[in-house]
Amino acid sequence: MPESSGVPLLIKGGRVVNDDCMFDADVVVENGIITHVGKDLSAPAGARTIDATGKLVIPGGIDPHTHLQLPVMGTVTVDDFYIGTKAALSGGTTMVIDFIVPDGKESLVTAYDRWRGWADPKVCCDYSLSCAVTKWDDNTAKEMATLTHDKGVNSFKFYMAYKNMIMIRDDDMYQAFIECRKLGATARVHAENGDVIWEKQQELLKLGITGPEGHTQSRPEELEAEATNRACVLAGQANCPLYVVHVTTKGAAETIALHRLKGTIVIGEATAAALSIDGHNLYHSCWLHAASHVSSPPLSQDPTTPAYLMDLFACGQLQLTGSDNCTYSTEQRKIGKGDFTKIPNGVNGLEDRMSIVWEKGVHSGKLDPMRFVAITSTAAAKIFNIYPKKGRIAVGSDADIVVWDPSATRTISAKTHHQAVDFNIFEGMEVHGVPLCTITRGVVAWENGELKAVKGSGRFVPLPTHSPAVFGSNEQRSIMLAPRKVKRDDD
Ligand SMILES: O=C1CCNC(=O)N1
Ligand SMILES: [Zn+2]
Ligand SMILES: [Zn+2]
Repeated sequence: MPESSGVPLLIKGGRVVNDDCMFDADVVVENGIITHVGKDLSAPAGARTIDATGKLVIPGGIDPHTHLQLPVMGTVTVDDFYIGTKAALSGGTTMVIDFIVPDGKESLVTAYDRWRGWADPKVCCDYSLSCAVTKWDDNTAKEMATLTHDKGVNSFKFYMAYKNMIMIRDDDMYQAFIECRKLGATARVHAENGDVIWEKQQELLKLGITGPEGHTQSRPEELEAEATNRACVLAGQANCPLYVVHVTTKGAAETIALHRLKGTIVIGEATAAALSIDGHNLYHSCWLHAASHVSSPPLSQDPTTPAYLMDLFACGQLQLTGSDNCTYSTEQRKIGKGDFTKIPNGVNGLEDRMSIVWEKGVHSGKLDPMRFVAITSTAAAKIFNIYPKKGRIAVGSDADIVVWDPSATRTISAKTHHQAVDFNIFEGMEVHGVPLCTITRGVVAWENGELKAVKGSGRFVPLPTHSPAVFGSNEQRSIMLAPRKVKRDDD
C-alpha cells in the first residue's frame, strides 16, 4: 500500500484562500491532516518546506461530475480512474465524484460494487460516487436506502434525456424525489426533454442530416430550459432539494434563478466547457473536429453564453463547477459516422477545469479568489456534506492543498495534457492560473511540472446524508407544506 500520508510539510509564505476569507499564513501538514495555520510557523521534525511566497494556498479542487472508465454505447470512456485522477491532480483537483450508471438490469447495489471494484485499485486522489437511477421499479426505493445507509452515497441522478435508454418519466421521477427527500439524499438531474429530442432526431435523420450539426439541432436550447423548469416544479412539489447538473444554456440558468427566487432549493452546476466555449464547432467542416465537441446538452450556439454563465456564478445564481469529463478517442467518435445519434457524448475538462474557471472568472475580473474557491471546491464539499474535512484550509481538514500561481499562464493542448483522450476542446487556449504544487492528503502528487501520483493511493470518501447546505430547511418546510384536512361539523 503506498505511503498514506507522507512526510510532514511546512507550506511557507503563502496567502491562504478559503471561500470566506483570505489571509497570509503558513500551513503545517502532518499525517495527511492540516495541523497548524498561522504566521511564522516552524517546521515539525523531518518536515519538508514548500515555498509559497507570493502564491495562493487553496483547498484542492473537487470535481462533482465525472464519468471515468464509463461503459456506454458498447465502448468505455478513455480516461480511467488512474489516468483521470492523475490528470486531475496535475490540474489542481484533489477529489472527484464519479457517477455509477447501472446497466438497467442490475440493482443499484450491484452497480455500486462494480464501480468500487474499478476505482479503488486505481484512484490517485480521494473520490466518491453519485448513483444514477436508470430504472424505477418496486425495488428501487429499497436499493436507494441501502446505498445511503450502508454505502456512503448521498445523491442520486435522474436522466430526463436518453429516451429508450436511461430516461426516467415524470411520474417515476416525482416518486424518486420523494424517496430522496425521505433519505436526505440530493436529487441530481440531467435536464433535457428526452421525448422531443428523440422526435427531432428522427426528423433530422430523415432529412439526411447525419453529422454532428444534427446533434445540436435535435436539442434546441429551450428543451434544456423546459426540462429544467419541469424538474424544478416536480422537486418543489415533492419538497425535495434539487441539483441540476451541467447547466449549459441561458434559458436553463435563468429558470433555476427564477425558481431560487421563488424559494425552491435548487443548486446549479456548470462545466468548464460551458464556461469557456460555445457550440460553433459542431458546424465545423471537419467531421471529426465537430464530433469531438458532441456533449449533452450541446454547448450553446450563443457566443455570449459562457460569459453569461460566469456572471451567474458571480452573483450566486449558480453554485459549483464540474467537468462532466466523459472522454472518447477520435476513433471511438467514429461509431457515430453517418448517424449523429450514435456519436458518443462527452468532452474533457477534469484536468483543465481549475485553470479555465480562474481564467474566465478571476482573471476576467468577475470573481474574487474566494468565490473561485467556493465554486471549485467548497460548495461541493458543503453540498456533498464533507465540509470542512474537504474544501477548506483549516486545522483538522484533510491536507488536500494546491499552491496556486494566479499570474502564471499555460497553453492548453492535447499534446501536453495528462489525460488519456487524444483531443482537448480547450486546444490552444492560454489561461491564467496554474497549480504549482498539488498535495493530496498530505502527499505531494504534482510539483514543478512533475506528476508523482500513486495509483491506488486515493480513498473512497463516504458521503453522509442530510447535508445542512441542502437539507437545512427541509424538515420545517415539510411541516409548513404538510397537506391539511378540514374537519367539518357535517363530516
Ligand atoms: O449526460 C451526459 C453524459 C456524459 N456526456 C455528456 O455529454 N452528457
Ligand atoms: Zn448528463
Ligand atoms: Zn454527466
